[in-house]
Amino acid sequence: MALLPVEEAHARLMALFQPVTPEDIPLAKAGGRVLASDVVAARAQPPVAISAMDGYALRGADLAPGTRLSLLGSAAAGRRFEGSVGQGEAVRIFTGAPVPAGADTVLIQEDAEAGEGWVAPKPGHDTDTNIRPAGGDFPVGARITAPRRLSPADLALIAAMGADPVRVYRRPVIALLMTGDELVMPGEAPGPEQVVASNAFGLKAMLEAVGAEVRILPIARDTVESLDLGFSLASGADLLVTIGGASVGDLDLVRPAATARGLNLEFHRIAMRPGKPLMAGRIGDAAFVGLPGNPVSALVTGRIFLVPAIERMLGLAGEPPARTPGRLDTPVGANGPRMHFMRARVESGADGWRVSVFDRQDSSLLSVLSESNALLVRPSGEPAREMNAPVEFIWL
Ligand SMILES: Nc1nc2c(c(=O)[nH]1)N[C@H]1C(S)=C(S)[C@@H](COP(=O)(O)OP(=O)(O)OC[C@H]3O[C@@H](n4cnc5c(N)ncnc54)[C@H](O)[C@@H]3O)O[C@H]1N2
Ligand code: MOO
Repeated sequence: MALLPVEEAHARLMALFQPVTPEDIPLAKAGGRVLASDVVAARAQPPVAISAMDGYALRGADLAPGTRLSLLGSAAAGRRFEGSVGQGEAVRIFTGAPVPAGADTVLIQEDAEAGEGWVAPKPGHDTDTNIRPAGGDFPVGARITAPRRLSPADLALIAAMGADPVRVYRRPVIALLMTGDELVMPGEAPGPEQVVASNAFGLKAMLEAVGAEVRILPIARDTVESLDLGFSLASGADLLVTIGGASVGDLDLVRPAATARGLNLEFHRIAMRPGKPLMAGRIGDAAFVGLPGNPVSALVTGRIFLVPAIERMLGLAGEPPARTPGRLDTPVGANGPRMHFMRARVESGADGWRVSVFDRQDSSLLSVLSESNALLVRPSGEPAREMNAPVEFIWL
């Protein structure tokens, strides 16, 4: 059977996901979360016109050379001057203070000479008004639109709008089920032929970084019964991800075990290297993705498919990872029929990003992946490319 192209697999995978329910959380805990409802400003900022500088509030028309203005009092942030400023009058004012009625200009104090009860402009004073108008940052009713991943600046803006708590998408819950008779957990004493399970730890960090809550389940053994137990431990998760057992060997039992639990399979096996045995579908209320067991295959398919899937559960677009243009620093041979995501190191050069591809691309080599900061994208069937050829890569 022809392998499914990566772009089509992405589109079909995204259709398996929809946004999770929202929840209200304290603003102080909302950094990095995805806003689920628009925030509307209940007040303007600043609420009234305020001074941008320390100096003297007065009428700009009074700033003729040689004038001396009489000082009426002072205004500070949070403590307005109650009177109004008339012709020939001024009020001492500090940054953030409401501008007193009648004044239209703040003369900065570096440009003023002052004595007991008076102030005068120095020659060559600056002519800015130094006043921030009411609503100059945002008016009442200004809107921060959802969905949007909340940056530090967004949080400060929402706080300034007076909104707390905020409505965000809850964290999608992902259950990671590693499978294989050979696996032991890190920290356990492995037998001579056993392998320390690694994949879920990289995936957990990757998926948490984009906003998921990730549970690593106990390792499932290569029997349908053990896998079935693992599947039952995943109940309540929005997405169950298995790792390993996805290929065609006699002990690759993930698909039969998932089928026995009512898997509605969307696809299995895609034109991607690494990652050919990828499968996806739904089991009951949860989405299901079966990743290949080879460590690099699991992490690369996680980056290409699971990160956008989580974004989609968080109400975002879930686009395929962005591709950045660069130039090859190492020639590469012709590509085969599968889209190849080659492990690479990207550095900046005089003419943009330079992409060095690692010699060893076997999908078991975590040591190479750990030295990589990018994946060079090779379309299926692409001919050999020379040094300096324009290419596209994905940041890791
Ligand atoms: N005859 C064929 N054989 C294979 C094909 C094929 O098309 N025809 N595809 C190959 C490709 S491509 C991949 S990728 C692998 C993936 O197979 P599985 O998903 O069934 O993975 P496993 O066989 O369970 O494991 C592969 C490899 O990875 C190690 N592994 C598994 N889980 C973990 C883990 N959690 N942590 C660390 N290492 C893990 C496992 O010990 C194996 O060495 O199939 C090819 N075969
Ligand atoms: O395509 Mo497999 O994912 O090479 O290792």
